[in-house]
Amino acid sequence: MSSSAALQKCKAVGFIGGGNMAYAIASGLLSKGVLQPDQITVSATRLENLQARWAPLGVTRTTIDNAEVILQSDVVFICVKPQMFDHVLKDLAKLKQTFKTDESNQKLYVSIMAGVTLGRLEQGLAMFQPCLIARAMPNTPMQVGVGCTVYCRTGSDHPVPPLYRDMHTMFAALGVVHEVEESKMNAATGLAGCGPAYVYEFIEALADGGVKQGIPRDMALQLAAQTVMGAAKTVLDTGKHPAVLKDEVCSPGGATIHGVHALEQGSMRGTVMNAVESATKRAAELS
Ligand SMILES: NC(=O)C1=CN([C@@H]2O[C@H](COP(=O)(O)OP(=O)(O)OC[C@H]3O[C@@H](n4cnc5c(N)ncnc54)[C@H](O)[C@@H]3O)[C@@H](O)[C@H]2O)C=CC1
Ligand SMILES: O=C(O)[C@@H]1CCC=N1
Repeated sequence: MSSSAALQKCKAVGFIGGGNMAYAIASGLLSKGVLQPDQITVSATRLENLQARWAPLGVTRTTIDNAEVILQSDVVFICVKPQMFDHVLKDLAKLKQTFKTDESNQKLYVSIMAGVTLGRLEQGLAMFQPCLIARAMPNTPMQVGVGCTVYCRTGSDHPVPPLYRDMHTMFAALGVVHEVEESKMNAATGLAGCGPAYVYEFIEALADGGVKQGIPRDMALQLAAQTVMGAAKTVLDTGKHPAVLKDEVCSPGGATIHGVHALEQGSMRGTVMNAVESATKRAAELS
């Protein structure tokens, strides 16, 4: 049975802003079989770029008209930069006179814009009420099915409306997903939303270190990426604390502890914590 059967109410999904993160979500959902290409409508500012990127996925409903995305979709992911949200709303204002909805056919709007609060979303999307609104923070590894998403939503209806459950199903198909209080969203952004960039930097640096010691570039990159993936999988699969696993690698007087000492001298852990803190603060500013 295709996993798309698990979607209860959502027949069509739209992406306003068909850039990197929209592509990561859509390509992940398509490769998992949760969605089919003809269920997707996507918009951006330049049609040619949009078509060039999305046609290879089989997605042909591409447009520069954001209103079309709304009209075609049950679930609308808002995937523009936070600074572009006002432009999108101005664009959608033309729907004000004609858009009609009621409790029975309301849509779900899922913003993935860093920092933009549920309050701001409710205010901006007032013309589409009654509607469901969620604020989510996914990350790009969703494109390979190993992502993280945290989200919060408006209302606390029981049972949970089917479109929220469909959203949860979509995110869960692409990795781990947690519903959280809105107060945790910026921190989750600083950790998991931005985190892949920190890890890519680490992988690049690990590979550079190997190249400096004479390992060919391709092999160094493969060894670095596989080492990070293997270490991450070991943490997740064994449930052991990373410090315990680190101790298992460090032979007394051996090579690893010399490397660990060099990392400590470079304040590696403090630097990573500072990165999460800086990104969290910046996410809050973006609201
Ligand atoms: N890139 C990432 O790792 C993550 C990004 N996000 C959030 O996702 C959102 C998008 O980020 P990216 O995909 O990285 O950016 P991006 O720059 O790759 O994509 C943005 C897209 O929006 C389109 N766009 C700009 N103005 C528009 C308008 N008025 N109407 C319709 N489309 C418009 C652009 O043409 C572009 O395709 C941001 O709000 C960001 O905070 C969230 C989680 C992770
Ligand atoms: O850099 C940003 O603002 C976005 C949010 C999380 C990842 N990219």
